[in-house]
Amino acid sequence: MGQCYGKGIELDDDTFKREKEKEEVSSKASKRNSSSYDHHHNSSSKDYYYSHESYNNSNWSSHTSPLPRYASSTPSTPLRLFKRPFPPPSPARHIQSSLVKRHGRAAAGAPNPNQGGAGGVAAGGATAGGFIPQSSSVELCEKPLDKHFGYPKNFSAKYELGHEVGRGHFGHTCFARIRKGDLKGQPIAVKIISKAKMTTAIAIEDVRREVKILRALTGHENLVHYYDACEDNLNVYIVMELCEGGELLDRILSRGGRYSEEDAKVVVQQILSIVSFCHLQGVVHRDLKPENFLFSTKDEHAQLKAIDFGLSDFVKPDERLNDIVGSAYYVAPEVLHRSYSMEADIWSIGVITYILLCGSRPFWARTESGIFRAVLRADPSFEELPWPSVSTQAKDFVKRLLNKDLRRRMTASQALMHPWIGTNEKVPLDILVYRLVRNYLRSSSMKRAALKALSKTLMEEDLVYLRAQFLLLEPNKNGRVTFENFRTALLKNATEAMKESRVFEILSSMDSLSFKKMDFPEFCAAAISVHQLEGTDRWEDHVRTAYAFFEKDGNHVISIEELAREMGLAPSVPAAVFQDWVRHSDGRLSFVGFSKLLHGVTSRPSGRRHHQ
Ligand SMILES: Nc1ncnc2c1ncn2[C@@H]1O[C@H](COP(=O)(O)OP(=O)(O)OP(=O)(O)O)[C@@H](O)[C@H]1O
Ligand SMILES: [Ca+2]
Repeated sequence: MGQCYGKGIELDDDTFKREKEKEEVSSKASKRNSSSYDHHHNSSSKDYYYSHESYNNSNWSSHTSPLPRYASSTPSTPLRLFKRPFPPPSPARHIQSSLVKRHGRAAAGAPNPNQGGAGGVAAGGATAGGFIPQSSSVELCEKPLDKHFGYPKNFSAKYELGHEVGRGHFGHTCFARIRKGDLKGQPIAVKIISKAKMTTAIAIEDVRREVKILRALTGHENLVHYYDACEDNLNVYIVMELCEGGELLDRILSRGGRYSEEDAKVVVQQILSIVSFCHLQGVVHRDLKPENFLFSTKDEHAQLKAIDFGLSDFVKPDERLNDIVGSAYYVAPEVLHRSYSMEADIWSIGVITYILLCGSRPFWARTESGIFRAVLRADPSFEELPWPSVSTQAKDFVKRLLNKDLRRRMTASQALMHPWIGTNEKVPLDILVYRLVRNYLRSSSMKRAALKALSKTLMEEDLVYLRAQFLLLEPNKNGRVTFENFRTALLKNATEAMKESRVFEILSSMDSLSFKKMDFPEFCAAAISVHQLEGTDRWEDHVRTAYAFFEKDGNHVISIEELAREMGLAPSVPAAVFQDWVRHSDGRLSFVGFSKLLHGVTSRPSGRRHHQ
């Protein structure tokens, strides 16, 4: 868990290190000590306890509730200048003692046959006595674990190990040199993960996945370069580029707790660049924090590199993850509600940016449950010093990342185009565009007409992003794109990771585009994000103007059955529900109905990993 100390703190190095170590323990314990048998289908023990604590202590939401129950007034987190160096308590209680506490010794010791498979805790299944960690049966039965990774075993022959350069809870990283070949003598870093600490199947799977993701994504300039993975009886060795410039956290501290806006921009742009790349590949990092970004050299302007993909995962199109992992200060609200995807990383970038700009954490409390409460219902303060002297654009940027509604949050590609960052570099392809275009192609002609009307109201600042995305699809000389353009653009960016995250599946429901061509105005209608637009204060104007366009081109008499279908409601829904949605005078869609049509009336999904 990231501990940042802002301006006003005078901590000697030792105090800082001690506090940081404590936090690392709390964060890591939540990671490889977890004991779920199947990471993808079950909740791990750490996730379970982490979340269980948060809900029980905060006492205002339940596991089964998919949506946050926001308090009527949204209190603001007081700005904290990290004067209090102690970290929140660890989320990782030992599973056995917790089980004993909740279910008695016999229950804790006995494997529960009903807990196996995909239908356990993660299915949102509260048992009468509370939640039983899915993994309990797995950890408690003594099944031998297969700790063979299939990596080469000649680590010592290839590399000469040197001093330690960093330490995490389950591994440490050492300086090393390549012994042979063209690169003989080249300094490298080796992350050494002890097999003794891999006490569960999920812990082993975590390491396997960390290597797989690093290997697949390597090549991006803001990602630590992966070279090799080896193993012996004792350890797994991840061989990678040596980053000599230290952690971003240390640089923040050495600058007195915060960055100037100009310098912060340079850092945030690099973070967004690697994260947008990961997201396009279908990889979610899940542990973005200043400790997990290193500078390649000690130089002031050195490149920033993302490290530590130990909590990362592949996410299939439309899949929601449910395990609660990460670091308390950086965790997104929807993670605490166990239904999240890439947007959770964006929230963490919002927290990092907030810290960079003001030197304080946006969500602060002395206890972990207090932090979670703040994340779920407090609005970060932008009133206290130094915020009054921070530019409006910077504040707008942070607010658009720290939006509690994940659908209103910017994507990494969008954030790179936000005027505060104003990147001149090539904009990355945004997977959100694919999702929205696919949804558009699946929707009814009435919904499409509504989206077309709305897209006519877009302003230049919205169009800049859409134009950039359209250009990435390389339209033909008549300015149109087909299915093939979408496919080729994805292929151009494909890495091995896309196989695992099945990114190409998103194309399968776009095949109606094989027979038609889409011009830029239609692309805008398809790729417009209603929810994001709704998050702006100009939404009312947009929707009113759009309704006027819709009246001219798309409004027609609609039956209740048709309306129910349009809104995705069951035919059994009482007609009274639709009363205001249809204009009594002529049976056409009313303004209210039009807004509902744009917005959709279906609620967000809940519970475990599942498809939307
Ligand atoms: N490529 C590298 N070059 C230099 N130092 C590194 C490198 N990779 C990791 N380190 C150092 O080792 C520390 C631990 O690495 P990493 O975060 O990957 O391990 P971890 O066990 O997963 O840690 P954590 O408990 O923080 O999640 C880093 O914070 C950093 O200081
Ligand atoms: Ca780390």
